[in-house]
Amino acid sequence: MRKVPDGQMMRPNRKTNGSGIQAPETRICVVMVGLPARGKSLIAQKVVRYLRWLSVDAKTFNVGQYRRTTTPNPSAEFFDTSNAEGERMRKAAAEAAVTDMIKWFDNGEGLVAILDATNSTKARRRWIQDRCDAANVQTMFVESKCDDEELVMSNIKEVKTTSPDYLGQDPEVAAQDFRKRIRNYEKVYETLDEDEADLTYCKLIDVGHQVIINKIQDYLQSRVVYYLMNLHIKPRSIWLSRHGESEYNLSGKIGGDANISERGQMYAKKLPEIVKQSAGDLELTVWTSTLKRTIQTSKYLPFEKLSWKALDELDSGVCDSLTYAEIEERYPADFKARDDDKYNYRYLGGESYRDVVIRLEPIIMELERSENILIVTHQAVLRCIYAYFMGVDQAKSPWMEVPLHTLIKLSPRAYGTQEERYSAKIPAVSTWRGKGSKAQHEDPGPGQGTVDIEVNGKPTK
Ligand SMILES: O=P(O)(O)OC[C@H]1O[C@@](CO)(OP(=O)(O)O)[C@@H](O)[C@@H]1O
Repeated sequence: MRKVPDGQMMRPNRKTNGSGIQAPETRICVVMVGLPARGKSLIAQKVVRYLRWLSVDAKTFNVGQYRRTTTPNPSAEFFDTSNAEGERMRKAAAEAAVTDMIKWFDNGEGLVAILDATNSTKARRRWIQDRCDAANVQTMFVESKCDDEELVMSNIKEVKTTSPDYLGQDPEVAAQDFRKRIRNYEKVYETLDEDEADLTYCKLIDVGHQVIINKIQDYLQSRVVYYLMNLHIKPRSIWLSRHGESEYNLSGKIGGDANISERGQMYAKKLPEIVKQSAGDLELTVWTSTLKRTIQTSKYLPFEKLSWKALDELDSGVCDSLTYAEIEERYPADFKARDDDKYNYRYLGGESYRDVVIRLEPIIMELERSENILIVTHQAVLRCIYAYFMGVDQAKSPWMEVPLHTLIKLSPRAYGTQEERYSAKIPAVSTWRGKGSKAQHEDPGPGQGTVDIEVNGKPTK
């Protein structure tokens, strides 16, 4: 512990290599395996987002992107293994991706790389394994094997409309070509099996149904496997709301366990109607914190409710129940330290945003496994959950504005998450405080009484 001028203690910043969940020298290449349209890119993207959220530097190397630099719009024939030129170009793309990935590791830029490609033959996997062994990088193969016709079809639909390979093409022609491409891969596809028993792998069958694991070696690998085991990639949404305005929010005090204000009550009463507007007749489950303001806010929702300690607001320790102005006056060095590095700053006797992320990890796992969840929680906790889904980086997430009396609907898709915001138009103080300022709230005045809806930041009316 280091003494600072006003006698306050600085809590050590745990800004080590990541969240401290892995020895820094471990480098892992997660090698995706599987036919096209099996959700590999979605899985790769989710693993990267999850690891970054836990402060493990991770990056995807997509072989398709390397291939596109020489062959931007190939036809299905390009992927026929009897096409020597196609084979040569595809191997060159894989070579370029692996070379860049090893450079990335050697420059100390990260711990986990995801090699996103079909890697559908044993020969190709052996070649990757040898390259990684030589560079002192561990490999973990992750196969998505999926014969669920419906899931494959919805992936084909997604790919033909979003893949740069089919940019500007007639969607039907694109879908036909893509199916042909899949058939070409099927001719040579070899699933991971006993012949490769020396490899570390995790085989996901019909994502979420069956998982086969082999030779998982260390903590970080088992974390990734645990995450993969909880994934399902069916389309669904998650709803998030802060509690209604509290008595503490009104007086500018942080923390505590205050009741909601009169306007907070109005929001609680209106919430069922807004949820209905957004979720229709879906039967939701409501998760709250253990604090009164979230429980009171969810009171009128006609659904099952669960209170989680892990959803309680960031613990502000000795600053609990003070206003930002009082904190600045009593603990000026701490006030400044928090502004300088809000993500890592830990309140004396309390928590940092980094601490909150760690305690939220089981919530994220449970969220990945579940469907139709509405979470009613607090400003800091909501920022952390939002950052996980939207991939917001740590310098920005603690400063995000999350208004009171607003329902947020997040719908994860293959390439990014769609966001809808429903503003209840019930006035509330703003609890957002900008860097360097001690003022917290201003009253935005009376609302219009109707619900305003925004999709991905744009008003719908
Ligand atoms: O990290 P900052 O921006 O201070 O935001 C967290 C603060 O938000 C508050 C409101 O100011 O949360 P809450 O939503 O529970 O009312 C405080 O209790 C909490 O300390």
